[in-house]
Amino acid sequence: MRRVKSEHRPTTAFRLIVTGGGTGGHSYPALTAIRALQKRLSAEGRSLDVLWIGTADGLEARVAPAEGIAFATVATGKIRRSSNPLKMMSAANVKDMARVPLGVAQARKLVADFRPDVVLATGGYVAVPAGLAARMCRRPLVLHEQTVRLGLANRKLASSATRIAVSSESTVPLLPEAVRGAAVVTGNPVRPEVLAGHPDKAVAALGLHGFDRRLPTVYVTGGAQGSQQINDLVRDALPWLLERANVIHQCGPGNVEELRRQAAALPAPVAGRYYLAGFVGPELPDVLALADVVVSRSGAGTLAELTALGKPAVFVPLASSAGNEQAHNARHLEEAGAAVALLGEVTVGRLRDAVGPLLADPACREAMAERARAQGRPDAADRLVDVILSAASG
Ligand SMILES: CC(=O)N[C@H]1[C@@H](OP(=O)(O)OP(=O)(O)OC[C@H]2O[C@@H](n3ccc(=O)[nH]c3=O)[C@H](O)[C@@H]2O)O[C@H](CO)[C@@H](O)[C@@H]1O
Repeated sequence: MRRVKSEHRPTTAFRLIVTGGGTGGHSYPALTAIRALQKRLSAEGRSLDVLWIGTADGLEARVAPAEGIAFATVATGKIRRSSNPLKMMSAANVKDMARVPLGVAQARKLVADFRPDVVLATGGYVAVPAGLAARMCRRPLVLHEQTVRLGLANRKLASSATRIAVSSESTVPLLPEAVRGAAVVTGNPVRPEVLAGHPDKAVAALGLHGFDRRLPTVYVTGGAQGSQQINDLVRDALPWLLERANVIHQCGPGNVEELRRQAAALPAPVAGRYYLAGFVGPELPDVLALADVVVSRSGAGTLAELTALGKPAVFVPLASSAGNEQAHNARHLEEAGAAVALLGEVTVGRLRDAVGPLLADPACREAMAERARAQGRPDAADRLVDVILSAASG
């Protein structure tokens, strides 16, 4: 994807500002929407001119330039929420709040100069200044919400939005009545390559030659940063797990050294069945293709991917996620028979009880996979493109 320089810009170019990021959950739907919009426009003989407004330290700062997407940063204020008003007024919060007007002024200049047909905001702190700038410059603003309840940024922007694309029908009644008419259910876009992985490629790329392919493979993932809770559970369950399965464990970039030291104590015959990664990059689709069972946090992005693929999953939700959103996501899938949700205190025993039947019985895995697939929305990116184009045409 290339940003066309303004002096050579064809008159038919669609101009999009994307804003959002911080985590994969906000960045990847934005990226997927950009690619799907580009594909749609190109089929109509039009081109796309994109600018992504993000933060310098978010995932988007790597994702956008890697795709050749023009990228700009603005000052953001990360407000640390607390029920204690004194903590809300902490020095860090006060300093960050002071950055918000600066970010809005910077975003306003970017929006005014770029003159987008639409601004698409996918959540995260950075979406607030850019979304407010869209309103000030009277540009159509499309929000995309990945989770059932609106995130903080989208709540701030909802009253300024032309359309609010949501990932689930159950979000609509939760929206403030005044903005409900702007809601459209699209689903949460999944990167197409995630759906096109190949198990043998994972084996070749990661050198999984010690894996026993007669056994099922478990992919453990704690999200981009990894999860201490899941890492501890897996460390304790590992001898049991490796008797029954191969394990790919994505543990977070900061945790690799410690876990590698612990894994050094595994007995030789099973040690080859364990693969540790800080972050799974381009191999992710192939790792997912190889996985027979996934043990994971229940962030909205991961859920969208696992359901689009139809993967049996055991979820260990992040308890402190906004409004207990991850627990809600996991419970919703469990009710559909599409996953197991480990809510409350999770012990190694509970993890084994949840994973054991799936490892022991391929038919049990297949039944859960089928029900998971029924919850997936592989056409979410196309639906979001429809919303963007309709917002642009007024
Ligand atoms: C801690 C936090 O605030 N979490 C929120 C964040 O999730 P967060 O971004 O942490 O997690 P998600 O599950 O939404 O997305 C993670 C994305 O990163 C990818 N990935 C992950 C690990 C890895 O090694 N390689 C890789 O590519 C996953 O495949 C997925 O596409 O945004 C989500 C969507 O708004 C919310 O539902 C989560 O509650």
